[in-house]
Amino acid sequence: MQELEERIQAEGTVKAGDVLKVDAFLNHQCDVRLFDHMGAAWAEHFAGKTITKILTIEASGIGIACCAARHFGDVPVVFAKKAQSINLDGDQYTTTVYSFTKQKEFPVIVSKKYLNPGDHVLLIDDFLANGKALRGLIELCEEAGATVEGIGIAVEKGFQGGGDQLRADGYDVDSLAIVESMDPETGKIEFRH
Ligand SMILES: O=P(O)(O)OC[C@H]1O[C@H](OP(=O)(O)OP(=O)(O)O)[C@H](O)[C@@H]1O
Ligand SMILES: O=c1[nH]c(=O)c2nc[nH]c2[nH]1
Repeated sequence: MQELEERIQAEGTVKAGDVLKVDAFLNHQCDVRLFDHMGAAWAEHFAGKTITKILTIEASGIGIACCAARHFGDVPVVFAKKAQSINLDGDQYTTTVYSFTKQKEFPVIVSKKYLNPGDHVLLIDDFLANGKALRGLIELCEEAGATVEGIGIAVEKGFQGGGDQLRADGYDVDSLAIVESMDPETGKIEFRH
């Protein structure tokens, strides 16, 4: 998606440790017009599929998933929580995921009320790196007996391999920008096309 690539080139910075910082528009300050355009792009890509629910993971996926839902007939958006809470009751699907930016394991929890065997799920997230977050969400869908229809990602770091492993496993992964390489010394960012 050209608009997203241009924003990454203009406003993104490359940090050591394979970190791309795009918090000016994607995952701290949020550009909702861009999010709306991203939702439209995923709706075009997944047009032939029946989607009954969007599933994401807190925190950064939530805003993007909500904007995307407007392009999928206002389907419900469920976000997996990364901490137990007195606000979480009843039976839950749970697993654990290693967080790339926080560098520790988190529980990943969805109430059984909000993920069902009949659901046809689109997974949405801001970043795809090693694929840990998505593998966790897929596991929750498998536990629930829900069908994963596809995966919509804003920024995939292709060189980390998580996306290609998911594609090899048969998942339809639509990443709107795939970073092929990035250099913290020069700041150069190259995209896969
Ligand atoms: O493919 P992976 O290696 O799993 O990396 C991608 C995940 O990393 C980030 O989550 P993180 O927990 O770092 O932070 P967040 O709270 O900003 O969503 C991002 O939002 C994805 O969920
Ligand atoms: O802001 C972010 N930059 C990244 O490079 C990254 N990788 C996973 N999650 C990420 N979030």
